[in-house]
Amino acid sequence: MVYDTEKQVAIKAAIAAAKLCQQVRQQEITPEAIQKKDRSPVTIADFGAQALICQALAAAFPSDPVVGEEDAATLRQAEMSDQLAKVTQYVQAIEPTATPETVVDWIDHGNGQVTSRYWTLDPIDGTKGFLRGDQYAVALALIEAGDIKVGVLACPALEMSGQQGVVLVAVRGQGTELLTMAGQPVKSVQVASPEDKERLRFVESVESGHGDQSQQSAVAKAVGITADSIRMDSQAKYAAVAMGEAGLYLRLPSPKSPDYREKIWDHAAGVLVVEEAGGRVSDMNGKPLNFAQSDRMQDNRGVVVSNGTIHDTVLKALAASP
Ligand SMILES: Nc1ncnc2c1ncn2[C@@H]1O[C@H](COP(=O)(O)OS(=O)(=O)O)[C@@H](OP(=O)(O)O)[C@H]1O
Ligand SMILES: [Mg+2]
Ligand SMILES: [Mg+2]
Ligand SMILES: [Mg+2]
Repeated sequence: MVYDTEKQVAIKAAIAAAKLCQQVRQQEITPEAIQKKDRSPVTIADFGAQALICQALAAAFPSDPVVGEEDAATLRQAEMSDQLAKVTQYVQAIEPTATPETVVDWIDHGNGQVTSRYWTLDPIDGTKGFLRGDQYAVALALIEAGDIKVGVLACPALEMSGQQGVVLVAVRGQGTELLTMAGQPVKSVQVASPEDKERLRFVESVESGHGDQSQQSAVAKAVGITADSIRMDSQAKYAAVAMGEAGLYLRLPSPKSPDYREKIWDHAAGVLVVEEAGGRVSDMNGKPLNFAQSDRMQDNRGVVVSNGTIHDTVLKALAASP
């Protein structure tokens, strides 16, 4: 099958990173939140997960750039040596060759640029959820000529379809598969059908500043979804739509940050996993999300993720909403 090597390497790396995250959550009483320049949090688990995945990608596909969320500039500072030692210790438990020097170099392998073929990585999507003890995801995708070809979404804290921890894998044209946290295939997954009224619920962010919750609930009502939203951190929301547990995920521009542009690593893996499960993803104007340009989706506004059948109705309701 095409992209089989990429798929296998991506699954193995994402699962290793997800295990590291679980170990940090078990062993640290409260994982320390380090503040980034934009005042958002990052933890030793984000750094460790990015190190492991970048190391695996660099070994298997040395000429592929990786566009990752994190970089090691802060960790390289002398006053961060305790944190770097901790990151190294967690990485070593999975990759015994790790040293503080290789760990920062592996993390910075994720400083690549968007080009004709690249990987994009969110080592922990939903860091706030991770810190709160809620949902988070490890998200990895391969993009060629702007088209997502492989996507892996590991959600260690998600309980769905009888699974404790959900790993979804999609290859363009080959469907979406559910795996256990040990990497064992369980079944292929599909979005909810329009008759399945009970599952046509909608999901949105926990953080109110990441969307427009009043417009989101108005649009959901306008398309006949009467139940309250399910609020969930991270791309676990894409997993809920792909597995048919929700019919709609709305992420409309927040009035608090109207100039915010969505980042490619917050969406790439989730988009393919939903599309290959039969769903649809676009921005709020119906435009496809642009993964060909840069790490920010400059020309897209908002994100609409659905089971497909309700997509046009949602876009119409959005166009009509003030
Ligand atoms: N203003 C604004 N608007 C939209 N999105 C933003 C904004 N600020 C941050 N972010 C990104 O949100 C990512 C977290 O995703 P979610 O919103 O789905 O989860 S959460 O409920 O807020 O935790 C989060 O990803 P991580 O940093 O990987 O956690 C950010 O990239
Ligand atoms: Mg993210
Ligand atoms: Mg992140
Ligand atoms: Mg972040």
